[in-house]
This record gives sequence, structure tokens and C-alpha cells, in this order.
Amino acid sequence: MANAPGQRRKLVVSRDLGPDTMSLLYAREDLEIVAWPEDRRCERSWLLEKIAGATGAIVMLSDKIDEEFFERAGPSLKVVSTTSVGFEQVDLHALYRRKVRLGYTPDILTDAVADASVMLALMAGRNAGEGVTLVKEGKWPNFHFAPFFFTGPQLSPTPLSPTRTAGFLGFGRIAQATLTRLTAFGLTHCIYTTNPASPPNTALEASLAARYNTGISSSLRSVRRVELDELARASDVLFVLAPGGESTHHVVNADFLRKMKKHAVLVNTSRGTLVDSDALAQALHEEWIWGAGLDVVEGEPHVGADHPLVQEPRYVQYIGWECITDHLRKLYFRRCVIIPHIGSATFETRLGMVNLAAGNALAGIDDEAMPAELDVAARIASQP
Ligand SMILES: O=CC(=O)O
Repeated sequence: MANAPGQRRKLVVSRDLGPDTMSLLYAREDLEIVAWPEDRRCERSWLLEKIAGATGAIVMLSDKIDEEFFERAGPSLKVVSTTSVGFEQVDLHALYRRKVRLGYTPDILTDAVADASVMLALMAGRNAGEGVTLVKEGKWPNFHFAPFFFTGPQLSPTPLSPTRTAGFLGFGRIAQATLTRLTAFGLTHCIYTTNPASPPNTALEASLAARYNTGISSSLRSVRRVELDELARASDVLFVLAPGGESTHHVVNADFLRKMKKHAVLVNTSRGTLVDSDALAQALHEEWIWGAGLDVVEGEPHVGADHPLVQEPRYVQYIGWECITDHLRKLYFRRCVIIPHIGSATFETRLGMVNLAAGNALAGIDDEAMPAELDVAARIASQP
């Protein structure tokens, strides 16, 4: 819908994008920038009120962009730009029917999330969360250099555990960037599952094995696509890095967790909905697996102190580990390290994301090519 002469088009921004990016937006004198004024999550009623008659919207993963949103916006809306790589908060069918374009922020956060994935694997494996708590509670003197206190499974191979397998549930950009980092730790095998609808890609596997094996320090011996069952059974450290949505809901459930190795560490830096939280809490409580490092939890951000995954750490007896002598008994804490969905939260990456989101919105408003536009038709067609 064309603007009446002299009337400024409206761009609604559901969260302060920081001084650099906001000033870029405010510099556009032909636009009325309507930004949520508070330093907390935007209220839906505000968004629904302000979106009426808008040409564009820059939104967050936490803003539901559904039929009601589009109804309120009316026919003037040309572009929704989400400040995230994920877009499951957007009703793609409703968006597509109205010929609204969708911008998102792929690639730019790949490295930051891969860094965080490795960090969580180490934190959960090596009791980092509990170690920090112990020091804060003044209990360090009780445990100083007790030989096996706060020991955990080593991420890199050792003579006792000469092979180490990294499993990936989902093998897109972030998973591959995570694997690149893990080769520096000497990981020996990589297994992964992808969307079951896509056929095995032997060319990809060969090219990955070639790529990772060309580095002089690379120890990676194989990269293989496997069935879910093998992924659960064979991973020493498992990274959940697949998109959310119905087709991946609770793919990591009690059945999956029961198959995992007792010393395995589970890392989820994708979407909370892929992992059944109750089953994971049970798996940790009953020692089916070693630990979990989570950047995402289903139902977030409403994950309070009473959540089963956030409960106080407890001491338990642990008997043996197949790679260490059977008689070894040690005390350990139940380990679940949770961080509040900050996998992409580096200065550099977040600045890149807000700038990209702003660039997408402005290009959409100006009917230009967007720096990162989702091919909505293709996406809808590929959905199961
Ligand atoms: O989870 C974060 C994102 O989708 O950008």
C-alpha cells in the first residue's frame, strides 16, 4: 500500500537494538521509528497496538508473529525482520499468504554459538558450574586436592580413552563449526544425524573427512551419518544442533537418553523443545549420563529455581567408569550447567545481528534485495 504524500512509513522495533543501530534507523527521516521504550521484553499488547499500519517490524525470537499480528498490521506491512537465525516464532503460512518478506540473521552467529557449544561441553564434563558454586560457598578448603574430587570425563582422548566420538544431532553450519573446534581437542570420530527426509550425502561426508584431515594436528578418523540409535549409543559428547519445531520435538527423550553412555555429556545450544526436560532430569538423577550443558530449555525463559534441571546439586556415590578401574569410587555432583540462551551473545556477534536485522528491515521497506532474506516459499515446501 503506497503512503499518502508526506506521510512517513512506520517501522516498529520491539527491543532497543543499541545506540549504533538505533541511530542508523533514526537517521532515516522518511521513517517513523516506533521502538519499545523499556529495557525488558516487549509486551504483546504494545506490539499489537503499534504494528497497526506499519510497513516493517524488527522483532525478537520472543515475539509471536502470528495471524493476529498480521491482522493488526493490515495490508501496509511489507517486511518482518527477526533478530535471530531461528524463526519458529513466525507463522510462515500467514506471512506468505500476505506476501510479507522475512529477514533473519544466519551465518553471523555460527562461530559464537560453536564457541559456546564447546564451552558447555567442557563446563558440564569438568564440573565447572559446581566448582564455581563451591568456591562461592567457601568450601574449597574441604576438597583441596582430594585426588578424585571434581574429576570428570576428559573431552580429549587419553591412553585410557584413546578414541573420542563427537555426535551431532543436526549437522548444519553451527555443528560443522563446532566440529572444527573439536578437532583441536583431538576428537577421533564424528557421527551425525540430519533430517531423516534428506538422503545420505556421501559426497559431503567425504569432503568433510578430507577437510578435517588435512590439518597437521587433526586426529579425526571418520565422519559418518548414522541412525538416531547409533548417535545415542556411540557419542561421548553429543551436540543438539537441529532446528526446533514439531518434527524435532523431544527427539532426545527417555528412550534416547537411556541408550547413551554413562560418561556422555549432552549439549543443547539449539532449541529447548528438542530435549524432554523431565527425561533429562531423570537421566541426570539416575546417572544414565554424566552431565548436560544447556543454553536452551523448553519453556524458557520461565525456568525457575524449582525446575528439575536447576535443582541444587547433590552429592551421590558413583561407582566406576568403564575407562577407569572398577574399584574407583568417588563423590560427585549432579551436573547440569544452564546458561540463559546466550550462545550468540558476544559483542561482535550481537552487533552484527542487530545491524543485519536493521539492514533487512530497511531493504524490505525500500523494496530492495535484503542482505539475508528467508526463501519462505521453499521453506514451506520443505516442511514435512
Ligand atoms: O537462538 C537464537 C537465534 O535463533 O538467533
